[in-house]
Amino acid sequence: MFFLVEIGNHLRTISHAASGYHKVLEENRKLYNQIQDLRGNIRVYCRVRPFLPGKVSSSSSVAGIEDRTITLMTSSKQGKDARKSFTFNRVFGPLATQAEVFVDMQPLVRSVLDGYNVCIFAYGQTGSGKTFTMSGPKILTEEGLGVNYRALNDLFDIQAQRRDTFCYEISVQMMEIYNEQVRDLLHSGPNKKLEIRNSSQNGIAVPDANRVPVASTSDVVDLMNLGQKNRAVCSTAMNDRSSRSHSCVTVHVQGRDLTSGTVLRGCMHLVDLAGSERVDKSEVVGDRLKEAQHINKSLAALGDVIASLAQKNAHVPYRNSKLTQLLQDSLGGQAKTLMFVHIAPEPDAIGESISTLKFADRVASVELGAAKTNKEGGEVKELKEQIACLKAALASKDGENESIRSTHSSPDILRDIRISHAPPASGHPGEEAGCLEVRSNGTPTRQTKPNFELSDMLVESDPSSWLDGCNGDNTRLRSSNSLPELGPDATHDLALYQRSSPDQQWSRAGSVATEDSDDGEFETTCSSEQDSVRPASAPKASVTANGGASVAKKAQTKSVKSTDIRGTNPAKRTSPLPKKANGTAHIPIKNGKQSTLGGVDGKKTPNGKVSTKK
Ligand SMILES: Nc1ncnc2c1ncn2[C@@H]1O[C@H](COP(=O)(O)OP(=O)(O)OP(=O)(O)O)[C@@H](O)[C@H]1O
Repeated sequence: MFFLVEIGNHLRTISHAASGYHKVLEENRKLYNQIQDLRGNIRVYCRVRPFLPGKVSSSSSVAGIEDRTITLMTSSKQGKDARKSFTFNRVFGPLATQAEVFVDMQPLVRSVLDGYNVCIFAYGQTGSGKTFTMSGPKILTEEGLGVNYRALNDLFDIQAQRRDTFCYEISVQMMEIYNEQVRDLLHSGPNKKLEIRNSSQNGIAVPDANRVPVASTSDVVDLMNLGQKNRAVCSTAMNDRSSRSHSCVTVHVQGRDLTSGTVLRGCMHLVDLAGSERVDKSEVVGDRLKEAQHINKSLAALGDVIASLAQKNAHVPYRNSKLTQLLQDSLGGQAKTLMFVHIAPEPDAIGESISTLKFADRVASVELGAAKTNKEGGEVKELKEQIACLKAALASKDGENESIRSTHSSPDILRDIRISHAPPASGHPGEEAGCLEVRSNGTPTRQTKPNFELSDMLVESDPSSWLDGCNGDNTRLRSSNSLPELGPDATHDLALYQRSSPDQQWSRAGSVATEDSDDGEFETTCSSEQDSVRPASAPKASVTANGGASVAKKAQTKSVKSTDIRGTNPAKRTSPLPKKANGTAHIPIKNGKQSTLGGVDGKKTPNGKVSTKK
């Protein structure tokens, strides 16, 4: 009896020590992650897939997994050389559940609500479990839900918890890069080729991809289903549901602090990369071979970018592939970035697994610098909105006057208002709007001072209009709106415009970015997030050689034309999703052309593999 009590006490002590040990491990990992965050390292998580049903083998290439270390075993080598260990932020074994995997990255995901840009990307050879981690298994169950669903659900939960202090708007884009072309996965009807643009406000973005407001889990499930349906997938010898493209779910979050008015803008890329593969092993030919070559080439470009960043090179070759262009902000910017590397346990995958882990090791050494929030004080946000609205209205007015001038010869009735970006003489916020240059009788006279004070106009602004849109009303992304017509008294009309509905605050006028250009403030400030609804026909703002923004001739757009900017054509705005009772989850659809495929020669992949044309 005494003996049993002794054993019982002993076991209790051991279990206590074990739980203490796990606590210490947990603490250590948290501290390690904090240090990494401070240094801005890309976090690297590793996940080992279990053997597939029916293919269970007695030997695995994975010899051991500890909290942060994975050891691979090469059966063809002997002794010390046979074992290779790699250490990352976290290593998940084959038994790790989707929930366990997500919990670890939850704080990172949540930081998007605090205005950080976040990027999570899944990397690994084909069939190693990338899509499983990001989306889930083919037949989805609640336990099987991948990072994409869990991340969005988590954001909704926090959104609800913070309802009294923050007003959030969450919207989603889904794209894929297939054969070096960016395609919208949330389209209905023919797909079109999209451009990756660089805007000073949104960073790297694909403004023409449909952007759908989401408010609930069911919205997300509907969207993901649509996206998955549209994704390029095929069966290869290595995976019966192999992704032939890189897919990217981009979550845009905008939050307004209801007390201070501060606006936070975060963006999260959830990227499921196409699998790196040896073309001989995957037995692909024809179009499939071409796809594999594109995949390998873009992964090689990713490897080159990582190598440049790791070596802190002055030039980083982001432009070598669409993938690296899309991820530019996350890899080289101020984002929080996490790479999920996937390992297949089959002994014949050891070569790819070692290359994958070596690549991951290099990624882990990249220091991006501490992430920064995209925060805008309430006043700054309002001023920016006012400035952009004024510019838009002036552009519209300018267009009207141009047409009047062309039909009337009397100089007395001409009053041409132009915007110029003279450097501000003082820190007065009104000067941020640029000086107003008034030309009477067609003679240009430059004014060094604005001819009306911005603060006068701000009086008319109605901040509640922004909040209106936060009360669960996501209609502005889908409803059709036009800028008000400007009457003879432009100032009066501007005031009216400022008091207009929230929908109008989302409208965007007088701007179109040229490809690869930095959109600058002029393009992005009038409304919060209108890029997604801007058609190519929107009027252009050009920046003059001296840095002053002038309204290009093409922008002789009457305010009526601004309606186009919102895409009023009902055919272009049909929602592929069933209309919800609460009015959420509608897609402003735009039609486009079917993208075409193009071939390129193979290239070395980051795994060191070479794809060649057969
Ligand atoms: N952790 C896991 N637990 C159970 N099954 C898994 C796990 N990871 C992957 N699988 C299964 O392995 C198979 C291949 O996974 P998946 O399609 O996610 O690979 P992939 O890396 O995305 O491949 P590809 O690059 O070809 O698209 C699928 O049947 C998937 O359900």
